[in-house]
Amino acid sequence: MPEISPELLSSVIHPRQSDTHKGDYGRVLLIGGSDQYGGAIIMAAEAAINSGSGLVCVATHSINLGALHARLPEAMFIDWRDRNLGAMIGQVDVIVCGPGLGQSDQAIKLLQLLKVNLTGEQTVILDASALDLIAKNKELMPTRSKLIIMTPHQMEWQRLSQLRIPFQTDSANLAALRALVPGSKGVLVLKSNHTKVFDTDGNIYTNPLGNPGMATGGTGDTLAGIIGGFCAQFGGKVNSVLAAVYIHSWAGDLIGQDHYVVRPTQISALLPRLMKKVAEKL
Ligand SMILES: NC(=O)C1=CN([C@@H]2O[C@H](COP(=O)(O)OP(=O)(O)OC[C@H]3O[C@@H](n4cnc5c(N)ncnc54)[C@H](OP(=O)(O)O)[C@@H]3O)[C@@H](O)[C@H]2O)[C@@H](O)CC1
Ligand SMILES: Nc1ncnc2c1ncn2[C@@H]1O[C@H](COP(=O)(O)OP(=O)(O)O)[C@@H](O)[C@H]1O
Ligand SMILES: [Mg+2]
Repeated sequence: MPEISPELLSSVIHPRQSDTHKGDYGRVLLIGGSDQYGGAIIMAAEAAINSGSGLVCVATHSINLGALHARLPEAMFIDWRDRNLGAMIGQVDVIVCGPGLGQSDQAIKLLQLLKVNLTGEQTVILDASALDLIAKNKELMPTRSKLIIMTPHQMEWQRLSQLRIPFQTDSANLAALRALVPGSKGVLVLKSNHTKVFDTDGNIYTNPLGNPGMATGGTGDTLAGIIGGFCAQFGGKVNSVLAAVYIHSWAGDLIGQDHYVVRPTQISALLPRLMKKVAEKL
């Protein structure tokens, strides 16, 4: 089974051309952040910005507006009850849905809104509460998208796939992934201390990096944001996902060399420098 490699990362991240503007690096909409879990969507948005998305907008509970803009003036905001959200979903390149979304009636409405407004040309990343809601009602799974990426931890995957953690074998995971996204191209990022990535073509990759300092709330939210940023900028494809998984753990390992705990926001802070090193082959 292939390991994700530094060569793969170099094949995805390349130097930026002078004759470009923010529109060339993709628009990401992040949906999540209830009144209880605003930090999750703010961390995901920070990761999307620091991993290079040209434009980032956050659809969240209005209570999170002040914190979002204090932390990330680069991010745009839309109240997740705003009637213009449906139109906005249709206009972006990548949607990250789930970090801190919670499981309220409003969260269910947002998944329904997402499903009906997708164009078929977009990449959708489903994480956390979005996956838990789909586990309870499979009708909420988006069906019109270029690529559907799911990023569960093992318990979220147990709820979604009905595979208990000891029975999450490669073949069972592939079958469950294909069953969840019939007719669509899908990627499963099954997160653990040894994260594996599966795609509906039957490929399986392992992530050789990562450390237990990364076992901090928000590390997965940050990964969802990086996947969003990479898909927006480098294209909605499996290699963009693999590169995001790799750089997230590489950053975590660099921080972990001299920090007992790896804060997710430190991972985000390191990304622009690591991407520069890779792009310039430094
Ligand atoms: N700052 C914020 O706003 C943050 C908000 N967040 C938001 O909180 C919401 C709930 O998400 P969640 O992940 O915290 O809870 P849940 O889905 O119940 O999972 C925990 C259960 O699963 C089990 N478990 C087994 N294997 C596991 C594994 N490999 N990795 C992890 N867990 C594993 C685990 O087992 P135990 O710890 O009991 O041994 C436990 O029983 C969601 O919207 C999320 O985005 C977070 O992002 C954090 C930062
Ligand atoms: N012991 C560990 N070794 C390596 N990576 C870890 C370890 N514990 C957690 N991680 C990584 O941290 C992230 C945790 O994701 P998740 O549970 O969704 O966090 P959260 O929802 O709190 O943001 C995953 O990317 C996982 O691979
Ligand atoms: Mg999570």
